[in-house]
Amino acid sequence: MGLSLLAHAKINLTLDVCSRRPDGYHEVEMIMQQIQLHDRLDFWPAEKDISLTSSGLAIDAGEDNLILRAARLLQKATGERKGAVIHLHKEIPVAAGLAGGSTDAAATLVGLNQLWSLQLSRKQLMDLAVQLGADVPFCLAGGTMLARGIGEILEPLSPAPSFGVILVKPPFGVPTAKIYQGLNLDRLGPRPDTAAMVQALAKGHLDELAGGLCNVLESVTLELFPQLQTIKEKLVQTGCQGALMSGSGPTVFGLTRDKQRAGEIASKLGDLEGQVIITEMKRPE
Ligand SMILES: C[C@@](CO)(OP(=O)(O)O)[C@H](O)COP(=O)(O)OP(=O)(O)OC[C@H]1O[C@@H](n2ccc(N)nc2=O)[C@H](O)[C@@H]1O
Ligand SMILES: Nc1ncnc2c1ncn2[C@@H]1O[C@H](COP(=O)(O)OP(=O)(O)O)[C@@H](O)[C@H]1O
Repeated sequence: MGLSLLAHAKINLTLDVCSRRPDGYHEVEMIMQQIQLHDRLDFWPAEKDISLTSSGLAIDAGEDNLILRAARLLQKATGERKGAVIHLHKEIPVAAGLAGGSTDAAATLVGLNQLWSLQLSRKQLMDLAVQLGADVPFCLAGGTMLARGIGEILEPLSPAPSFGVILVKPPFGVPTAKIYQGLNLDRLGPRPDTAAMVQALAKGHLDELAGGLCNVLESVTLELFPQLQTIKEKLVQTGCQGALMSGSGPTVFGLTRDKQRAGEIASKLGDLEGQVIITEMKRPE
């Protein structure tokens, strides 16, 4: 018997960078929110080999794919010798700031833990997750979280109401490492008021949440790609309560009271360079 899992994308409602670590990573403080947009992963048992195929958006399904890296890591950590046939249906734009690869890696850890009856605990899966990438622990945990450390220290926050989200993904990707490297820690520009945003979430106030959106990585990515500023402005002019770049970019999102309103606004956006996706914040199951 096989199994199917949905792997959800994320947006960053705030992103603050506190310091640069000797290993090149950065200490961050960010509010992360899962959204409904998702990939789907199907798993079937196999004798020994692990194979990956894909459909939907184009993706390199070679050994560097985070799904195969997650599978190999799980094998190495447990000594498991069984194989698996894995199929990825890709809907989340790639290299977009939406954690598409990270969420696939997290779903692979969960899926193979089940398929291979490994019975690894949440904590054991979390320890493997951070070895695959800074965003993978959040993708494993899901929901609405305050993330610290390099992103692996997670604190659950009040779940956001199912506000509408319009994503605009320009027709290029952004390498996360390059954006962090470009950051001047002495001149970060506006910093998020994380505590105020935690309060806004607790109250479920869209206006307060939209007013507090802030991502210090915008200072790097928007400088490289000024068209992102134009997209942000267009989203607000057409009726979004607020707009921000997600993660290291280049996707920009706008917030609305619900998904229906997001659809109405999206139809007024007119000519925008990029793919427009209408979705909403994911509510807890
Ligand atoms: C910026 C964020 C915000 O959620 O998301 P994305 O834009 O990638 O979606 C994350 O911090 C990205 O997490 P993730 O994409 O998993 O990072 P990794 O693969 O572990 O790291 C890629 C590179 O980014 C840099 N990096 C990443 C995380 C971090 N806290 N500090 C860093 O300096 C490092 O140079 C690292 O080599
Ligand atoms: N399963 C996967 N889905 C998407 N990207 C992947 C995957 N595996 C590896 N990658 C690679 O990971 C990098 C980051 O992609 P992604 O996770 O989509 O973006 P981001 O880190 O900006 O959220 C890309 O260079 C992509 O080629």
